[in-house]
Amino acid sequence: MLEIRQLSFCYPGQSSGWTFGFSVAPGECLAIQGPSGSGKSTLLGLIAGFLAPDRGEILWQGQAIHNLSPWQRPVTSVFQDHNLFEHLDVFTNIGLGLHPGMKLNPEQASAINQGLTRVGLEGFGQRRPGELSGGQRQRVALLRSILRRQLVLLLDEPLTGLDTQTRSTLYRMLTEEKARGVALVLASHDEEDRRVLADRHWNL
Ligand SMILES: Nc1ncnc2c1ncn2[C@@H]1O[C@H](COP(=O)(O)OP(=O)(O)OP(=O)(O)O)[C@@H](O)[C@H]1O
Repeated sequence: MLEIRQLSFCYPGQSSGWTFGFSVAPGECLAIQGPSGSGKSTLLGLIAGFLAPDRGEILWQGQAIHNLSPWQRPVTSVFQDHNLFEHLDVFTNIGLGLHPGMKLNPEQASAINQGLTRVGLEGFGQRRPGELSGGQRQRVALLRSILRRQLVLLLDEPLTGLDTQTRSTLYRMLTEEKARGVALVLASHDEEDRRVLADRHWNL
């Protein structure tokens, strides 16, 4: 269970902030709802560890994780900027998510190639992110997060702008992650994303 307990945060210099509190079970998808600017990305940044809370706790299976570095948390995320290394090719961008020294075993290498095929990017492994469209970059970032096989997956507007067929494939892949016991936290303005993926909603 992912538990967010009385988690408070205020950006430096701002007069007001947020206090968040909810839980997400393994295999469940919680959709975070709220208008633009209400703090959805901020909340995901706190869970990922890119922002430090002023107070409160984040627990996974009863263990506090809010004091851990982002890479020590059982969490992976897809943010709107996709966060790809521009100087590295697609295969390496994904591979580094699986092993920081790119020491991939044959199963991992073949999972990357099969994943690329599945999301419609067969043959794109040697391309750099700068040679991809926005939707292709998005698919690389999503695939990297899915293949990391973490226990908590944070998704910030993950499928915005993708075509219907690609969205269906990614809905299937994300549903498989839920079946594997991954806890998903989804911030999306897209009603279809929430209808297909979310089990519960939490309003900001
Ligand atoms: N680094 C920052 N410093 C100060 N204020 C910030 C910073 N980043 C975001 N904010 C402010 O915090 C508020 C919440 O932003 P956030 O990006 O979390 O909202 P959101 O709900 O994800 O919005 P959207 O749906 O448009 O993506 C906004 O008012 C934003 O201007």
